[in-house]
Amino acid sequence: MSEAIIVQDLTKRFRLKHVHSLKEMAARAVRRAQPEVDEFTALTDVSLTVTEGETLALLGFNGSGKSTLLKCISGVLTPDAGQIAVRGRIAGLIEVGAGFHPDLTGRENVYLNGAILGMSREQIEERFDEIVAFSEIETFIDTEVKFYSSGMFLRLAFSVAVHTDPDVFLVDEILAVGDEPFQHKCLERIRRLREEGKTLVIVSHDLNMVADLCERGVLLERGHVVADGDAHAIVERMRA
Ligand SMILES: Nc1ncnc2c1ncn2[C@@H]1O[C@H](COP(=O)(O)OP(=O)(O)OP(=O)(O)O)[C@@H](O)[C@H]1O
Repeated sequence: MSEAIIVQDLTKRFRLKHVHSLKEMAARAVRRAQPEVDEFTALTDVSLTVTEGETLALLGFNGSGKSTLLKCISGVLTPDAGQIAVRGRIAGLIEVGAGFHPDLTGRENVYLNGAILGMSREQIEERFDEIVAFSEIETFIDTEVKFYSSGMFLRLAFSVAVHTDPDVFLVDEILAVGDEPFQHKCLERIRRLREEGKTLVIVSHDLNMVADLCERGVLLERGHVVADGDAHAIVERMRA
């Protein structure tokens, strides 16, 4: 089996700004003080190889760096150090609907988002009905998405992403947002992608769900990989 994702010595830092009152700002200006900016290291020397067809759960408590790692893999964030290589077509449900334009209709956004995710116009046309049917928002497909509920938005975004026929599918906590019937439908779709041999990386706090869905788990603690192995074992460790 060849590698689908290689992450090598990845470090990601964020600049934390500090907001001051007007009085403090004036005093700082008089003192010609430099603006106060702290750096926060969200990921430190993270290395990880995911083989083709593997299902991986990124686990860890709040703020451990899971989403940051997923965003680096998807290319939404640029690392400060280290390397990332991804083989194949990647589809991410990370900042869901980030590629959606609020003033465009659902239909227009399917075309826009499909194109952003690498589909040709013909491919989108061919799959359009299926995308809309999966999302179950047929009645509102010609309504501007700014009038969609958050669940409707999510349904359409998920539907476009899974119909792009990805090789690597990155999912961040999306399943917590939709209603139960839609969650079941998404899980079914994700299981199908797994059976088709796609590579999946999933971030979720639903430990039962990820242990059921993923074979492997990687545990992050304060931006460090502290465990890597069988998903059930990692989940047990988190619960201990
Ligand atoms: N754009 C940003 N600017 C500053 N700090 C950030 C930024 N994005 C993330 N962080 C910080 O990086 C750390 C890791 O965040 P991240 O969202 O990756 O954690 P997570 O493991 O996904 O958490 P959760 O389970 O709460 O979703 C957090 O302390 C967060 O505050």
